Amino acid sequence: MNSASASAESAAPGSGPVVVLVGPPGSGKSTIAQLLAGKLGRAHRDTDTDVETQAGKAISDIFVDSGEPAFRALERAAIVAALQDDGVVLSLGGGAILDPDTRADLAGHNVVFLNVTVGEAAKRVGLGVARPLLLGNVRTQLRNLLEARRPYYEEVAKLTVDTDNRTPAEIADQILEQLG
Ligand SMILES: Nc1ncnc2c1ncn2[C@@H]1O[C@H](COP(=O)(O)OP(=O)(O)O)[C@@H](O)[C@H]1O
Ligand SMILES: O=C(O)C1=C[C@@H](OP(=O)(O)O)[C@@H](O)[C@H](O)C1
Ligand SMILES: [Mg+2]
Repeated sequence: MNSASASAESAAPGSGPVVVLVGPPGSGKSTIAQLLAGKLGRAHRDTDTDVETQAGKAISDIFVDSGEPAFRALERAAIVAALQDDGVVLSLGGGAILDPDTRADLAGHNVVFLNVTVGEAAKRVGLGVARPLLLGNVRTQLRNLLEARRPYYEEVAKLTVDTDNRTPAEIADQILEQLG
């Protein structure tokens, strides 16, 4: 079985993550990846966490101290490493798909796009500083991000799942059902 036909429940050696979650901030990538990993008895890996570990500081501090390009370079390195980690359930950061090399690397993986409306994502992320790109008017920033990125999420995804008005458990079950 090659990586393109690997199911969410099996992990052939060398096939990388069993599932990769993409989508805008607040779509639930980190939450649902953790839940899916539990259901599948697999490890959860999140590239934002890997970046924070590597840098020794929070993402918001990386943005303030070094700027977005420095964050994107760390993020890209974290993605290259994580895509070689067999059998994990992987959640990416919302902007990961902006990099054309990452989009190319995602080809053949079980990529799921968690879709969310602007209003619902704004409610979920709140007004905290943890997501520096959303500072200011959260709804406007989210609308702009979604408009610019939607084609990329759709390009890399094998499966799109709507998340509004649904619990993380319902979303995880749909992913398992549809990815087999
Ligand atoms: N389906 C859902 N319904 C309601 N709240 C959710 C849902 N999925 C995630 N959340 C909540 O939204 C917030 C953002 O979730 P998170 O997993 O960090 O999203 P992402 O990684 O896509 O930015 C968290 O507080 C989480 O508990
Ligand atoms: O959308 C983005 O560009 C970002 C999303 C964040 O991850 P989440 O999507 O998990 O919030 C994090 O990677 C960083 O703040 C940048
Ligand atoms: Mg996340």
